[in-house]
Amino acid sequence: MIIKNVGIVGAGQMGCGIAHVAAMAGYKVHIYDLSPERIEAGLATINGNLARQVSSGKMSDEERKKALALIKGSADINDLSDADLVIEAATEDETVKRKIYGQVCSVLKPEAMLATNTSSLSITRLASATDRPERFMGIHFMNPVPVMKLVELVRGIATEEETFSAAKEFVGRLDKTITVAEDFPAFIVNRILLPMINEAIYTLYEGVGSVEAIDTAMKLGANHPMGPLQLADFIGLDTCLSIMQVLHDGLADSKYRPCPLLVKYVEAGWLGRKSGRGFYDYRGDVPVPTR
Ligand SMILES: CC(=O)CC(=O)SCCNC(=O)CCNC(=O)[C@H](O)C(C)(C)COP(=O)(O)OP(=O)(O)OC[C@H]1O[C@@H](n2cnc3c(N)ncnc32)[C@H](O)[C@@H]1OP(=O)(O)O
Ligand SMILES: NC(=O)C1=CN([C@@H]2O[C@H](COP(=O)(O)OP(=O)(O)OC[C@H]3O[C@@H](n4cnc5c(N)ncnc54)[C@H](OP(=O)(O)O)[C@@H]3O)[C@@H](O)[C@H]2O)C=CC1
Repeated sequence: MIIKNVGIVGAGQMGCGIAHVAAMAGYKVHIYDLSPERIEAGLATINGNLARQVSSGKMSDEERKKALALIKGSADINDLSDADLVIEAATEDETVKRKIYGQVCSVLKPEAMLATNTSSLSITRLASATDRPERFMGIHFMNPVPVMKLVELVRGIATEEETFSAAKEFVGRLDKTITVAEDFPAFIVNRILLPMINEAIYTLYEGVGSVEAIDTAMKLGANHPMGPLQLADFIGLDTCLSIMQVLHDGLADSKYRPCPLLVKYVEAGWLGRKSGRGFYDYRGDVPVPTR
C-alpha cells in the first residue's frame, strides 16, 4: 500500500500537529473539519509552530514554505476522496467518531486506509463502524506532535498485516519511534499517565495541596517537564475525563473513578488551555491558578 495523500479529520491541536509532521515528511495533507474558522486557526498554528522551528535552527525557511504548501484544508468532506490514508483526530467521543466514519467511508477510495488517533477507545469497536475494519487501526500520536517522539500503534481484531505494515512505514517516515499496544482501554501511555493526572486532581480536591504546590511538587520532586495539572490543561480536560471514563467503564475498577472536580471543570466548560481556563486561567499575560 503506497501512501502519498494523507487526510486528517479534526483541525484541533492533534489534527494540526499530525498535519505538520506529515507535511514535513513530504506527504500531501488535507485537513477536514466542520468549521472553516477552526481550519483557518489551525493552519495559522501550524505556520507559527513551523516558524518557531525555523527560528531555533531546526529547519530552513525554504523547508517551512515547502511544508506549508503541502497542507490544504476545507469543511467539505468530499475533499478527502484522494486520500490514501485518513487519520481521524476529532473529539474523544465515540458517537462523534462513529458518525464521522460513516461520512468518511462514503467518500474514501475502497483501497484507502482509515486510522484513529483516539486516546482510549476500543479500536475493534470503532472499526465496526467503518466499511473497512481490515484497513482500520489506531495510530496514536502524543501532544505536542512535532516534539514528542512516540507513536503507539494499535491493531483491532480485524486489522490486516498489510495495513499495519503501511502504518509502520508511514510513522517511520515521520521519524517517530513506535510502540505497539494491544487493544485495551487507553493502551499503554494513557493507562499509566491518566490515573496519575486523575490522582493529582484528587490531591487538589481533598485539599492536600494547591494547584501550584501540586505542579511544583511533581516538576521538582519527580522531574516531570510539566506539573500534572498543567499537563491536564494542555491535553484538554474534556479529553482527560473521556479517557478516565473509558478506563472506568472498560476495566470496571473503582480505582479509575474520574475525580468529581474534573467532572465539574468540564461541566463548567473549563477545558484547559484550548478554552482559556482550566486549572489555570490563561486569559491574562501569565497563567494564574484557579484554586
Ligand atoms: C492524551 C494522550 O492521548 C497522549 C498524550 O499526548 S499525553 C501528553 C504527552 N505530552 C507530554 O507529556 C508533554 C510534557 N511536556 C513537555 O514535554 C514539555 O513541557 C514541552 C515539550 C511541551 C515544552 O517544552 P519546554 O522546554 O517547556 O518548552 P519550550 O522550550 O518552549 O519548547 C521545547 C520545544 O518544543 C516546541 N513546542 C512546545 N510546545 C509546542 C506545541 N504546542 N506545538 C509544537 N511545538 C511545541 C518548541 O517550539 C520548542 O522547539 P524548539 O526546540 O525547536 O525551539
Ligand atoms: N489532546 C491530547 O493531548 C491528545 C489527544 N488525542 C486524541 O486526539 C483526538 C483529538 O484531540 P484534540 O486535538 O486534543 O481535540 P481538540 O478538541 O483540540 O480538536 C478536536 C477537533 O475535532 C473537531 N470535530 C468535532 N466533531 C467533528 C466532526 N464531526 N467532524 C470533523 N471535525 C470534528 C472539533 O471541532 P469543534 O471544536 O468545532 O467541535 C475540533 O476542531 C481525540 O481523539 C483525542 O483523544 C491523542 C493524543 C493526545
